[in-house]
Amino acid sequence: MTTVRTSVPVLDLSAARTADGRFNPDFIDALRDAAHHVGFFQITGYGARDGQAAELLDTVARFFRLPLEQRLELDNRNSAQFRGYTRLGKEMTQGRADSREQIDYGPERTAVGSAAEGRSFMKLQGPNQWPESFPQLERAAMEWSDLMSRVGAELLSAIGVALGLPEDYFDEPFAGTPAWMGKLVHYVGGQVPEAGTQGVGAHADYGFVTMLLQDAIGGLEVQPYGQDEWITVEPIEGALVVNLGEMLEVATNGYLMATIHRVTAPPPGVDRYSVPFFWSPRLDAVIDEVDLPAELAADARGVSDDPANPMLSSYGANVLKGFLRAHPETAAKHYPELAAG
Ligand SMILES: O=C(O)CCC(=O)C(=O)O
Ligand SMILES: [Fe+2]
Repeated sequence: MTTVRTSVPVLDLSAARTADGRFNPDFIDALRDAAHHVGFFQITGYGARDGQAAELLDTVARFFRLPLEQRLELDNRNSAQFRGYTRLGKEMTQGRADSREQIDYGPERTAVGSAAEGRSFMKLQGPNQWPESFPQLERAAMEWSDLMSRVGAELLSAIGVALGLPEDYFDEPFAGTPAWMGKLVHYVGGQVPEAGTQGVGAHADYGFVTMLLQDAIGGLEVQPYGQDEWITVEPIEGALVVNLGEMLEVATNGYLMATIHRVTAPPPGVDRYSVPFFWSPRLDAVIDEVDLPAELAADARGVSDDPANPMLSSYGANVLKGFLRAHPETAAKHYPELAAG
């Protein structure tokens, strides 16, 4: 018998370790409960500098008020890495337009010229597109990604311990060139008729751990595994919403699930800003199944077998599959061999 969960737990990351540097068992138990039963939690105490979260959201809002021609200088259709600006209503989820515009960004690296057969995902490595006339955006976003990379690594260490594994168990797939992804997102109400009330459609995230900063508007809802009821993720100023991605579902055979979530668009005339960060391993990482302790393995629920969304243990293949579906125009231009169908 499972109990219906009606709220998303809040954890204080500054209490994750005791004075001797080890993880606090109470924190680990609370984390395991939230991660297994809800797949979502919020964290406070994650080490942001005073005012950092509010400044980032403000900088993002200012960027989206620049004239469209300036935003379009960063058009993601010019990027084989799907980096840069996506116009309002041009991203698709569940085959439907989302009511949002956004910037996608990642680690600043040199593009690989060509990729070996079956490894097209290596082309996701490359440069970002940032507005030269508004340098605050790059500065704030990259400072945020430094912080989020540290928080992501700490959360994944704690998740490892909660699974009965050594603290450094998940380090290897991230070593060298972790392919984290950041987004700067602006939701609008009433401007994308074909989206209806879809801010972003129901989906799971591709990587290991997602950390999301949201403003005070709200609209994010999650559906824990096995329950019909959706839960609202109440905005808490400065807190991060954390959820687990498909790589953890694959690694734990569904003891942890990539929990489904969606955003309802704000009402007409209302803007919502959010900054999701996906802590993700190297593009060439292949995630093996973990040897779970027997009492956890007994509660593993298997990996979702949605034929429309096969979950791949190769991180690069999994994330490329998602980008191709979400950005059909960019896909057709840069990955014509994969985009059909
Ligand atoms: O903006 C949000 O609240 C959630 C965004 C999200 O789920 C995503 O971009 O993957
Ligand atoms: Fe998401």
